[in-house]
Amino acid sequence: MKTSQVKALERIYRRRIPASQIVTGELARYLTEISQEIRRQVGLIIDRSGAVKYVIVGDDREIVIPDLSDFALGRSGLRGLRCVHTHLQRDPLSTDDLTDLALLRLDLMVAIEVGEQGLPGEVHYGHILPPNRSGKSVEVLKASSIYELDLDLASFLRALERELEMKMAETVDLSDTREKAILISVSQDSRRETEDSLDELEELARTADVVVLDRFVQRPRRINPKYLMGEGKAREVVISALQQGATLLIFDQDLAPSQVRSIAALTDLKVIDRSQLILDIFARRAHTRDGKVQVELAQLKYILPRLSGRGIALSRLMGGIGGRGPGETKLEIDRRRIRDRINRLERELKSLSRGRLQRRSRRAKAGVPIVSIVGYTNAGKSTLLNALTQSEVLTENLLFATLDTATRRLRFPQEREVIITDTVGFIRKLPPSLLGAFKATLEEMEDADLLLHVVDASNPRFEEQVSAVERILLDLDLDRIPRLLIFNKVDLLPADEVAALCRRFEALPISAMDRNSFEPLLEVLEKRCWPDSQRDNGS
Ligand SMILES: Nc1nc2c(ncn2[C@@H]2O[C@H](COP(=O)(O)OP(=O)(O)OP(=O)(O)O)[C@@H](O)[C@H]2O)c(=O)[nH]1
Ligand SMILES: [Mg+2]
Repeated sequence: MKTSQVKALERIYRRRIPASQIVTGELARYLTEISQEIRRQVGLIIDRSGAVKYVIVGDDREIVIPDLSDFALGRSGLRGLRCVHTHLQRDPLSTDDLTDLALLRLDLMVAIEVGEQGLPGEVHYGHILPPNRSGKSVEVLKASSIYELDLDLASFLRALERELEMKMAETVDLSDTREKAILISVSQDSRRETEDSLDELEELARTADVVVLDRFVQRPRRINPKYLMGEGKAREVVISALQQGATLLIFDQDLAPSQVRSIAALTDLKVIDRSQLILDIFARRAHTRDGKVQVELAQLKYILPRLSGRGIALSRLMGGIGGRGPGETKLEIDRRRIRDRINRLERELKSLSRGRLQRRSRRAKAGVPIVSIVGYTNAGKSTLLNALTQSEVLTENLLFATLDTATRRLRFPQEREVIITDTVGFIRKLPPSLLGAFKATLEEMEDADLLLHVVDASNPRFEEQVSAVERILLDLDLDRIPRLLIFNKVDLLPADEVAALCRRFEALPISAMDRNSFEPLLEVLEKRCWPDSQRDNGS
């Protein structure tokens, strides 16, 4: 381009378009003339006040819109920016134009044809549609020339925003500031497994205080390594998510760092995966110093490999849900500082772990048997500990109510006692980094003389949960410790079913809510802990 042409383009930044017009006839002509001269598309990004934010020069077929994530979406989900650009041929809006419109949530996408002698010709313009039954995301219109374009932009946008907000209000509460998520699963597992896992992801989201708007399942024959799903599908999902007013995409599968980056490049929606969601829940729920250190460590280790170069805004990675990143870490943190912090936390963890070791060895010396309660999250482990030992460990109908080990004494007659510890719940696809991070907490289990594997027998998927727990015990090398299978929540099942289940799995039935159901369990506990002595039935 000649200097004079560059200058001519730069001068456009000084212009201001009246709020009622998409673009003035005069400016349109200015654009088409330059376009004609340089044989390239020219585009403008214009805000609601009529100020020109970007002047973009493309090639003869397309323009590339710069990153607009600094311009936040409004309440209606529009970005408050329109794109007006030239088309050298007599072409309607291209697929890319329409995808940009929908993905970037522009007010309008406008293409002005460069007509004869560089005069403005036909105008094609598209706008976003509210969610509708046809599934269409955009509407495209046309005028024979910019002078024929009879549209008061300000009132058109007001009406469009009103309609978008009204439609959105049917499904989401716009005053609700919680994150709104779309769940996505791309998997080659069976349909049933995929759905089960998504149900659990939905529970996790609920635990993290996230509203779930919708879910997408794709079961491709081949996994696309770049976006996990196919590129077209990825666009489609993002567009629909935006249309529904989502703020967050949660993948049920773990995303490789490069996948997070590719998907995040499509949209400024936050993108997280199952592990990150679990980490986030852990971060909110850890209360002890030990727990906090372990979670922050896991979060930092998760983030580190995802921090390659620029590209993806750190805030979006660190943010987790609702902007709660690990500890004090903020935007300006770089990789080196993260590494330093990891080292510091690891040292702290070691010293915390030494303290634990001392406590443990003291206990071991005292010769008191140790029983650890393990099991899937929400099985009722803490409720059982509380009921057995009359204590008040937090219980909740949420996943991962317990993160920190709680240790209590259970007294038996004849001045005998056992130490019972409650532990963090297990879950399938537990992120390996977390398992590692919780090793310190899980160490407690290594000393156990007996593991009480508590199962929520009322859960339709209890069998899978049992095997998930057993697999994790195996991974932790804890399968050598004797185990007792306890079927909990039997108050929710018919008695004959309970009897049959317990026979089949050689399990003991209890209801942690009902102390009267503990007799058989206590009897077995006593026998296992003191095999040599007779149970004292009196006093
Ligand atoms: N109906 C019924 N509900 C129970 C029983 N035991 C526990 N619950 C409920 O199950 C939910 C989970 O109980 P928790 O004791 O928090 O479960 P947990 O295994 O410690 O869970 P995490 O710490 O999250 O891994 C709570 O809402 C309890 O009230 C039972 O025997 N019967
Ligand atoms: Mg618990």
